[in-house]
Amino acid sequence: MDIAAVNVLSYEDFVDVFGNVVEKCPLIPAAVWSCRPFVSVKALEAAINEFIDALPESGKEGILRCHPDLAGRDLKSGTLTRESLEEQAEAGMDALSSLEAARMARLNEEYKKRFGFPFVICARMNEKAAILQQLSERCQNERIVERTRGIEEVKKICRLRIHTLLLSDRTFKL
Ligand SMILES: NC(=O)N[C@H]1NC(=O)NC1=O
Repeated sequence: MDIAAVNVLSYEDFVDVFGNVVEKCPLIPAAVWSCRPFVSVKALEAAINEFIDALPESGKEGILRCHPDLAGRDLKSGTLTRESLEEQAEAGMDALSSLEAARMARLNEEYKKRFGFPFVICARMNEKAAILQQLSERCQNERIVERTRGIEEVKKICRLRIHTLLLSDRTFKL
């Protein structure tokens, strides 16, 4: 699917296709649909990023809170979204040793306790060891630094999801 095809989607189809480019936040593509026509895929990404940037800090934290923990409860219970499952598997989050899993769980809890939102990182751009290291380091940051950093990661995840969708067969069926 190219940008010309994206531009002619009804809002129902647009939300159907792009509804989870920001994890569990279909409101974002639903809002951004009204910015059509997009001159390019980059322009679609920019519209999403601008919408996110315009949110109050509570809204940005809300976006972070819609993200499942890495190697967390949803992975164990099989309730991750398709996108998140693929990303977590790609980073090896479904194949942690018991030691790594215990460390990840402890650090995830420490992070959430300190900031009130979960640790978010673009799993497809990081390997297991880098994720654990960043989680440990980022626990030491100030809250405002982490809110900004988490949102930067959300935008990276979003960009990769859009690119995956536009290359996949799924979107051709519409
Ligand atoms: N917590 C967190 O970073 N979650 C995610 N990261 C990612 O790439 N996919 C996710 O679901």
